[in-house]
Amino acid sequence: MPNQNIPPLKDPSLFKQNVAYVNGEWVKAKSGKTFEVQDPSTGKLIGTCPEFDKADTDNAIATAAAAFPSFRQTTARQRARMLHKWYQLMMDNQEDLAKLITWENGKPLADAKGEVAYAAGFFEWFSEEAPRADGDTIPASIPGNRVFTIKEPVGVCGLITPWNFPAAMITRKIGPAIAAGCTVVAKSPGETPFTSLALAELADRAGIPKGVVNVISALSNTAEVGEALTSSQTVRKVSFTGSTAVGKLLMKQSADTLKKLSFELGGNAPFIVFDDADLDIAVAGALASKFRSSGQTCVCANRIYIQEGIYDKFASAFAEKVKGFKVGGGYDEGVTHGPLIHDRAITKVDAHVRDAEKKGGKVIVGGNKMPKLGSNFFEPTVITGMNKNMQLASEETFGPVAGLFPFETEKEVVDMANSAEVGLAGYFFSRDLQRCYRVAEALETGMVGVNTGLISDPAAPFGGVKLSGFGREGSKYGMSEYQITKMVTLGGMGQPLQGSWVMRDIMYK
Ligand SMILES: NC(=O)c1ccc[n+]([C@@H]2O[C@H](COP(=O)([O-])OP(=O)(O)OC[C@H]3O[C@@H](n4cnc5c(N)ncnc54)[C@H](O)[C@@H]3O)[C@@H](O)[C@H]2O)c1
Ligand SMILES: O=CCCC(=O)O
Repeated sequence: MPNQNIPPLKDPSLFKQNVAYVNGEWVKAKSGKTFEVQDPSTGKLIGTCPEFDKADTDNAIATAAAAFPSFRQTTARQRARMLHKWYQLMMDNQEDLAKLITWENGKPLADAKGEVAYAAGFFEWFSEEAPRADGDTIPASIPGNRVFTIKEPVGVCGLITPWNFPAAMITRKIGPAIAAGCTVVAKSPGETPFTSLALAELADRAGIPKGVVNVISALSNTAEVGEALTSSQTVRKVSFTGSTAVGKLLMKQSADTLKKLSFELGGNAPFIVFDDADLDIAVAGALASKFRSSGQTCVCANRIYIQEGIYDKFASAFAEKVKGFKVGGGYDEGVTHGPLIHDRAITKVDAHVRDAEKKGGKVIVGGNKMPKLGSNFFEPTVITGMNKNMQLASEETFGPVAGLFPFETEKEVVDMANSAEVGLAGYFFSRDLQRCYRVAEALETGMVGVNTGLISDPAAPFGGVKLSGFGREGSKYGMSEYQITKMVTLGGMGQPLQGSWVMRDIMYK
């Protein structure tokens, strides 16, 4: 069992227990109910959080609605400064925030620090985007008219995020929402609520006005809170990151109020290495893409396709590196990979490995649970001889299992890559420039990494196609998810209209 006593925070007031953040105040659930949060490394209790229900959620929505009219009137420059201050506070408290992430999510402290910088990067990026919310001036087709557009905030937003990036998934939504002038109710993940609460404390210190950012929590009542957010007429936008199954449910629930929606859903990323790839770069890319956060990211390589001419060399170089990983508690020195989030994740990963073995796959590294470390640990695993009948070929594993599928031709591998119902990220490695263009264009995914396994960047548009959802986060596109493009037509600027008022006469004068 790892030694998992959280090193003391420099600023203990960042650890908020049994409270949520509504209207600039720390509040409990009206029912007084709470839920427990456990450290995934040890199973030990971290603390408790309020179990919000529909009434609590409605109250948070009303708070966000009350704050909206004045917040939308702030200037873009004022909002930019608030976001920049929040960014700076995150970086000033990087160490403490990272300790909280490691405690509740399990990822190694160095990775958690990286996540804080990535997460804060969304505030920095959108602080810079806020003042650039330009509209257009459009030449009118109707004589005497002038047409222009203005960007307005969509209104109150409901944000729902998962546990795998306790800081970055929430800042990637709150950043553009605030930049656009929206107010938000963010439902933190039940497994990792404490990082979100620390961010709320920093929002307070950054001077974000009361009611603009509300962070609520629920575990058993998650579906009830989700329904309150999606069915509310007041909430005009819902942004969700999580599984495709829950995304579909939230979309149905949002139908009656016709909300603006963004869905960042599940992935099953193809990772392709062609014979002409640089082997070292491909191996490094596969390690980064497959094993980041112990395989628990939506953009992790899931199906690793290796062309036959390079298969054996790739498999042995890759396996050697994986053998060098050190699994353990996230605070322990030298640990490269932490636990999975819970026992359901372990069960799924184990099932995928056993299924692959049964169908002819050969486990060349790992392959087993690690009960000596704790019930949520699984060995980083490499399997060769994968084929399309195995579960791992069609389901997202969300764990540290790398299955290597052989292939012969470019066409064959592109077809296999595109056979998935989802289309979030795809990766490939090649030194042939024409192939790089061809395959990047052929892959049915929202994002493509060419000769790299790391594509996440606040400056880059993140999002999927097919059952991976729609909408883009980060980048210059991220803010439009929280804006309305309002068109204004100003008439009477030229000669008065002559003749009949029939549309075709007006249009073609
Ligand atoms: N595309 C992305 O950016 C992205 C990022 C991270 C994770 N994911 C996906 O998320 C999945 C893993 O996370 P998970 O298993 O925790 O997903 P999940 O869908 O079960 O949960 C995600 C979040 O939704 C909440 N939730 C669950 N049911 C809900 C409901 N009925 N109403 C409202 N909220 C509800 C959970 O509390 C959690 O906060 C994977 O499929 C992964 O690919 C996608
Ligand atoms: O897990 C999904 C998000 C991963 C990322 O932003 O890199």
